[in-house]
Amino acid sequence: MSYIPSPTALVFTKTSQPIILSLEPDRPNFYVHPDVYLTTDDELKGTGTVSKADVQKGTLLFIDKPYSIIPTAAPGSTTPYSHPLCSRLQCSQEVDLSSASTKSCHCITEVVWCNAECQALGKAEHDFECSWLKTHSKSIRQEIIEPDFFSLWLIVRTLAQRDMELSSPPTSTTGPNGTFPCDWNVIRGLRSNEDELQPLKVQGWRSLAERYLVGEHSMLRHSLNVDEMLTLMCQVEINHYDLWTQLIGVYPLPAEPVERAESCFAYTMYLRTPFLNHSCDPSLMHQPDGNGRMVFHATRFIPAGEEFSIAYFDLAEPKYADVKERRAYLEDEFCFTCVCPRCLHESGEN
Ligand SMILES: C[S@@+](CC[C@H](N)C(=O)[O-])C[C@H]1O[C@@H](n2cnc3c(N)ncnc32)[C@H](O)[C@@H]1O
Repeated sequence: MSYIPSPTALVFTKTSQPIILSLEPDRPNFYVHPDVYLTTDDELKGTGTVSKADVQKGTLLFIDKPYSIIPTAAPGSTTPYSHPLCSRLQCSQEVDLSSASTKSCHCITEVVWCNAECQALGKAEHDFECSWLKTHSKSIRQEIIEPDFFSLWLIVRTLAQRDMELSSPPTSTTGPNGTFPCDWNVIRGLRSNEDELQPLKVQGWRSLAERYLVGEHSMLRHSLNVDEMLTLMCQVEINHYDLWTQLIGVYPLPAEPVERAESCFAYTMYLRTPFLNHSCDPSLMHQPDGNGRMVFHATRFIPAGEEFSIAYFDLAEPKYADVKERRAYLEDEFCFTCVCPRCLHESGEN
């Protein structure tokens, strides 16, 4: 069945109200605009996405459902999306912890479901991780900082999907316009930037992989050895998305400052949108919906042949007006030197 996107009103509001992300049960899990294709033409940036035809401002280009997602919101905080997300991947909506229908598991407090139906439907996914969480989460959380625990848990949930895929292989691994594969092999083919990562960081990850992710004591069902696990850890580090409630990628920035969330509420791996490269003058803006799907629209007119690009971080922070700050951030967090047209222009390199 083909999906015809309805015209979307794009609103840039300054609001002091919490942003409630829209729940859209009828929205498809994957959508790629028919004019989008993958290209490997750029030597520095690798694979990217380009349009065959002119794209008007506001056009819906991609919708991507998470392959894996974990909630990262601090329990008890009062910001929007401060409750955990439903542990059934297909649902992934914020769970109202005060509701009588909420279900939880004893492994860790973040594992909850909206109701008994979601718990039953998400059982196989959770069974993969439950013993791991019960056995290791406490010691991991004592040993390393919280964001690193969430990164490890995202890897475990990614392996859970791989495990489900192996036991029941998908009938088709290509997407709506044939060019976007959508299975575990996509993750294996992602860039890991292993050579660019700080050696100390990689050494620390190797030790975590040995102690918590590989071997029988890890309690995880998979066939990866330590080197393969380390590569996966780098791939997840480089390619995962932090989910924020706000729209990311609006540029030029609106004159009025826009309310920003203080922290992200989930870490996610997608299968198609990791192929969107970064630009500090992005052509797309993105925002998750209330079920964890990431939705991308054209932020301006995009002529045929131009690469689609997104902002990997929130350009609205004033310090990122400075090209040195932006490049330093991308080098630290994503291990690459930005060669987008704006950085090349502002650093006098073109
Ligand atoms: C999320 S991946 C994007 C897909 C990637 N091009 C690939 O072939 O797998 C991010 C990686 O793409 C490259 N990249 C993306 N945007 C870039 C940019 N503006 N400048 C230089 N490299 C970029 C970097 O290697 C970065 O680590």
